Amino acid sequence: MDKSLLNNNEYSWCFACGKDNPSGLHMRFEIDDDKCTAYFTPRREHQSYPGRMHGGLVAVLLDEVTGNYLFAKEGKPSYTAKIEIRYRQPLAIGEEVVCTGRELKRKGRMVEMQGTICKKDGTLLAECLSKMMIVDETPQPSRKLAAGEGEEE
Ligand SMILES: CCCCC/C=C\C/C=C\C/C=C\C/C=C\CCCC(=O)SCCNC(=O)CCNC(=O)[C@H](O)C(C)(C)COP(=O)(O)OP(=O)(O)OC[C@H]1O[C@@H](n2cnc3c(N)ncnc32)[C@H](O)[C@@H]1OP(=O)(O)O
Repeated sequence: MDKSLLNNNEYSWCFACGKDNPSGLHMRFEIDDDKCTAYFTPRREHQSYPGRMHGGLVAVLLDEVTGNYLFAKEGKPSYTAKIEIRYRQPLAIGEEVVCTGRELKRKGRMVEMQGTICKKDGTLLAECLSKMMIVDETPQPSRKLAAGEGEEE
Protein backbone atom coordinates (compact mmCIF):
# COMPACT_ATOMS: atom_id res chain seq x y z
CA MET A 1 0.00 0.00 0.00
CA ASP A 2 1.17 3.53 -0.75
CA LYS A 3 1.42 4.88 2.83
CA SER A 4 1.87 8.43 1.53
CA LEU A 5 -1.84 8.38 0.64
CA LEU A 6 -2.70 7.94 4.32
CA ASN A 7 -0.63 10.99 5.25
CA ASN A 8 -2.39 13.14 2.68
CA ASN A 9 -3.82 16.25 4.37
CA GLU A 10 -7.17 15.94 2.62
CA TYR A 11 -7.59 12.31 3.65
CA SER A 12 -7.13 13.28 7.30
CA TRP A 13 -10.48 15.15 7.02
CA CYS A 14 -12.48 11.98 6.30
CA PHE A 15 -15.67 12.22 8.39
CA ALA A 16 -15.34 8.63 9.60
CA CYS A 17 -11.62 8.28 10.32
CA GLY A 18 -9.86 11.59 9.66
CA LYS A 19 -7.70 12.64 12.60
CA ASP A 20 -8.05 16.37 11.75
CA ASN A 21 -11.85 16.47 11.41
CA PRO A 22 -13.22 17.97 14.65
CA SER A 23 -16.76 16.81 13.78
CA GLY A 24 -15.67 13.31 12.74
CA LEU A 25 -16.08 9.88 14.32
CA HIS A 26 -12.29 9.22 14.55
CA MET A 27 -12.65 5.51 13.80
CA ARG A 28 -9.54 3.32 14.06
CA PHE A 29 -9.03 -0.06 12.41
CA GLU A 30 -7.34 -3.43 12.69
CA ILE A 31 -6.68 -5.24 9.42
CA ASP A 32 -6.39 -9.04 9.12
CA ASP A 33 -6.00 -11.20 6.00
CA ASP A 34 -9.74 -11.55 5.51
CA LYS A 35 -11.36 -8.70 7.44
CA CYS A 36 -11.18 -5.20 8.88
CA THR A 37 -12.35 -4.60 12.45
CA ALA A 38 -13.23 -1.33 14.19
CA TYR A 39 -14.37 -0.76 17.76
CA PHE A 40 -16.63 2.22 18.30
CA THR A 41 -18.65 3.67 21.16
CA PRO A 42 -21.55 5.89 20.01
CA ARG A 43 -21.66 9.20 21.88
CA ARG A 44 -24.57 11.47 22.69
CA GLU A 45 -23.86 13.73 19.72
CA HIS A 46 -24.49 10.69 17.50
CA GLN A 47 -28.00 10.16 18.86
CA SER A 48 -31.30 10.12 16.92
CA TYR A 49 -34.14 9.06 19.22
CA PRO A 50 -33.03 9.17 22.85
CA GLY A 51 -30.44 6.54 23.68
CA ARG A 52 -29.90 5.20 20.16
CA MET A 53 -27.41 6.02 17.43
CA HIS A 54 -28.65 7.80 14.29
CA GLY A 55 -29.19 5.33 11.43
CA GLY A 56 -27.29 7.47 8.95
CA LEU A 57 -24.24 7.29 11.19
CA VAL A 58 -24.66 3.52 11.59
CA ALA A 59 -24.39 3.47 7.79
CA VAL A 60 -21.14 5.46 8.04
CA LEU A 61 -19.66 2.80 10.37
CA LEU A 62 -20.56 0.03 7.91
CA ASP A 63 -19.43 1.96 4.83
CA GLU A 64 -16.11 2.86 6.41
CA VAL A 65 -15.16 -0.54 7.80
CA THR A 66 -15.83 -2.19 4.41
CA GLY A 67 -14.08 0.61 2.49
CA ASN A 68 -11.08 0.45 4.76
CA TYR A 69 -10.67 -3.28 4.24
CA LEU A 70 -10.62 -2.75 0.50
CA PHE A 71 -8.19 0.14 0.70
CA ALA A 72 -5.80 -1.87 2.87
CA LYS A 73 -6.00 -4.81 0.49
CA GLU A 74 -5.79 -2.92 -2.80
CA GLY A 75 -3.71 0.13 -1.88
CA LYS A 76 -6.21 2.16 -3.90
CA PRO A 77 -9.35 4.09 -2.92
CA SER A 78 -12.80 2.79 -3.81
CA TYR A 79 -16.16 4.55 -4.08
CA THR A 80 -19.38 3.19 -2.64
CA ALA A 81 -21.69 2.57 -5.61
CA LYS A 82 -24.51 0.94 -3.60
CA ILE A 83 -25.19 0.06 0.01
CA GLU A 84 -28.13 -1.83 1.51
CA ILE A 85 -28.50 -1.89 5.27
CA ARG A 86 -30.52 -4.05 7.61
CA TYR A 87 -31.01 -2.35 10.98
CA ARG A 88 -31.78 -5.21 13.37
CA GLN A 89 -31.43 -3.65 16.81
CA PRO A 90 -30.51 -0.17 18.02
CA LEU A 91 -26.91 0.79 18.74
CA ALA A 92 -27.05 2.10 22.31
CA ILE A 93 -25.34 5.37 23.17
CA GLY A 94 -22.34 4.62 25.41
CA GLU A 95 -22.11 0.91 24.54
CA GLU A 96 -19.10 -0.22 22.52
CA VAL A 97 -19.75 -2.14 19.29
CA VAL A 98 -17.55 -4.21 16.99
CA CYS A 99 -17.70 -3.38 13.28
CA THR A 100 -16.38 -5.84 10.71
CA GLY A 101 -15.91 -5.55 6.94
CA ARG A 102 -15.19 -8.42 4.52
CA GLU A 103 -15.05 -9.01 0.79
CA LEU A 104 -17.65 -11.38 -0.67
CA LYS A 105 -16.86 -11.45 -4.40
CA ARG A 106 -15.75 -9.27 -7.26
CA LYS A 107 -16.23 -8.70 -10.97
CA GLY A 108 -13.66 -6.41 -12.52
CA ARG A 109 -13.34 -3.23 -10.47
CA MET A 110 -16.69 -3.80 -8.70
CA VAL A 111 -16.39 -5.54 -5.32
CA GLU A 112 -19.27 -6.85 -3.22
CA MET A 113 -18.66 -6.25 0.46
CA GLN A 114 -20.34 -7.36 3.67
CA GLY A 115 -20.31 -5.30 6.86
CA THR A 116 -21.60 -6.20 10.31
CA ILE A 117 -21.97 -4.41 13.63
CA CYS A 118 -22.26 -6.56 16.77
CA LYS A 119 -22.37 -6.08 20.50
CA LYS A 120 -19.35 -7.36 22.37
CA ASP A 121 -21.36 -10.49 23.26
CA GLY A 122 -21.80 -11.18 19.53
CA THR A 123 -25.43 -10.01 19.14
CA LEU A 124 -25.92 -8.75 15.57
CA LEU A 125 -27.17 -5.16 15.53
CA ALA A 126 -26.80 -4.09 11.88
CA GLU A 127 -25.41 -5.45 8.62
CA CYS A 128 -24.83 -4.26 5.09
CA LEU A 129 -24.23 -5.55 1.61
CA SER A 130 -22.49 -3.02 -0.59
CA LYS A 131 -20.84 -2.59 -3.97
CA MET A 132 -17.61 -0.64 -4.12
CA MET A 133 -15.84 0.49 -7.29
CA ILE A 134 -12.04 0.48 -7.12
CA VAL A 135 -10.60 3.61 -8.74
CA ASP A 136 -7.12 4.26 -10.06
CA GLU A 137 -6.99 7.99 -9.62
CA THR A 138 -6.30 9.82 -6.35
CA PRO A 139 -9.52 11.63 -5.31
CA GLN A 140 -9.09 15.38 -5.67
CA PRO A 141 -10.33 18.09 -3.30
CA SER A 142 -13.09 20.39 -4.55
CA ARG A 143 -11.88 23.32 -6.63
CA LYS A 144 -13.27 25.75 -4.03
CA LEU A 145 -11.31 24.16 -1.18
CA ALA A 146 -8.17 23.96 -3.31
CA ALA A 147 -8.56 27.72 -3.89
CA GLY A 148 -8.85 28.32 -0.13
CA GLU A 149 -12.60 28.99 -0.24
CA GLY A 150 -15.32 27.07 1.60
CA GLU A 151 -13.60 26.98 5.00
CA GLU A 152 -15.51 28.26 8.02
CA GLU A 153 -15.24 32.02 8.56
C1 LIG B 1 -7.28 14.77 -2.20
C2 LIG B 1 -6.51 13.58 -1.83
C3 LIG B 1 -7.24 12.57 -0.99
C4 LIG B 1 -6.39 11.35 -0.85
C5 LIG B 1 -7.16 10.15 -0.42
C6 LIG B 1 -6.42 9.04 -0.86
C7 LIG B 1 -6.66 7.81 -0.46
C8 LIG B 1 -7.74 7.40 0.45
C9 LIG B 1 -7.13 6.63 1.52
C10 LIG B 1 -7.77 5.73 2.21
C11 LIG B 1 -9.16 5.31 2.00
C12 LIG B 1 -9.47 4.40 3.09
C13 LIG B 1 -10.64 3.92 3.38
C14 LIG B 1 -11.89 4.26 2.62
C15 LIG B 1 -13.02 4.06 3.51
C16 LIG B 1 -14.28 4.25 3.23
C17 LIG B 1 -14.78 4.49 1.87
C18 LIG B 1 -15.83 5.55 1.83
C19 LIG B 1 -16.36 5.54 0.44
C20 LIG B 1 -17.20 6.71 0.15
O1 LIG B 1 -17.76 7.35 0.97
S1 LIG B 1 -17.30 7.10 -1.50
C21 LIG B 1 -18.44 8.43 -1.53
C22 LIG B 1 -19.80 8.03 -1.98
N1 LIG B 1 -19.81 7.44 -3.31
C23 LIG B 1 -19.58 8.16 -4.40
O2 LIG B 1 -19.35 9.33 -4.37
C24 LIG B 1 -19.66 7.40 -5.70
C25 LIG B 1 -20.27 8.24 -6.80
N2 LIG B 1 -20.36 7.45 -8.01
C26 LIG B 1 -19.32 7.31 -8.84
O3 LIG B 1 -18.27 7.91 -8.68
C27 LIG B 1 -19.51 6.38 -9.99
O4 LIG B 1 -20.86 6.16 -10.26
C28 LIG B 1 -18.79 5.04 -9.82
C29 LIG B 1 -17.27 5.26 -9.62
C30 LIG B 1 -19.36 4.25 -8.63
C31 LIG B 1 -18.96 4.19 -11.07
O5 LIG B 1 -18.67 5.02 -12.19
P1 LIG B 1 -17.74 4.54 -13.38
O6 LIG B 1 -17.83 5.62 -14.43
O7 LIG B 1 -16.41 4.14 -12.90
O8 LIG B 1 -18.42 3.23 -13.86
P2 LIG B 1 -19.77 3.06 -14.73
O9 LIG B 1 -20.89 3.89 -14.22
O10 LIG B 1 -19.39 3.18 -16.17
O11 LIG B 1 -20.12 1.52 -14.43
C32 LIG B 1 -19.17 0.50 -14.70
C33 LIG B 1 -19.88 -0.81 -14.50
O12 LIG B 1 -20.31 -0.92 -13.14
C34 LIG B 1 -21.74 -1.05 -13.08
N3 LIG B 1 -22.27 -0.31 -11.96
C35 LIG B 1 -22.02 0.96 -11.62
N4 LIG B 1 -22.66 1.28 -10.51
C36 LIG B 1 -23.37 0.18 -10.13
C37 LIG B 1 -24.22 -0.14 -9.06
N5 LIG B 1 -24.49 0.76 -8.11
N6 LIG B 1 -24.74 -1.36 -8.98
C38 LIG B 1 -24.49 -2.27 -9.94
N7 LIG B 1 -23.66 -2.05 -10.95
C39 LIG B 1 -23.12 -0.84 -11.07
C40 LIG B 1 -22.23 -0.50 -14.39
O13 LIG B 1 -23.48 -1.08 -14.75
C41 LIG B 1 -21.13 -0.90 -15.35
O14 LIG B 1 -21.26 -2.29 -15.70
P3 LIG B 1 -21.02 -2.79 -17.18
O15 LIG B 1 -19.60 -2.41 -17.54
O16 LIG B 1 -21.22 -4.27 -17.11
O17 LIG B 1 -22.02 -2.07 -18.00
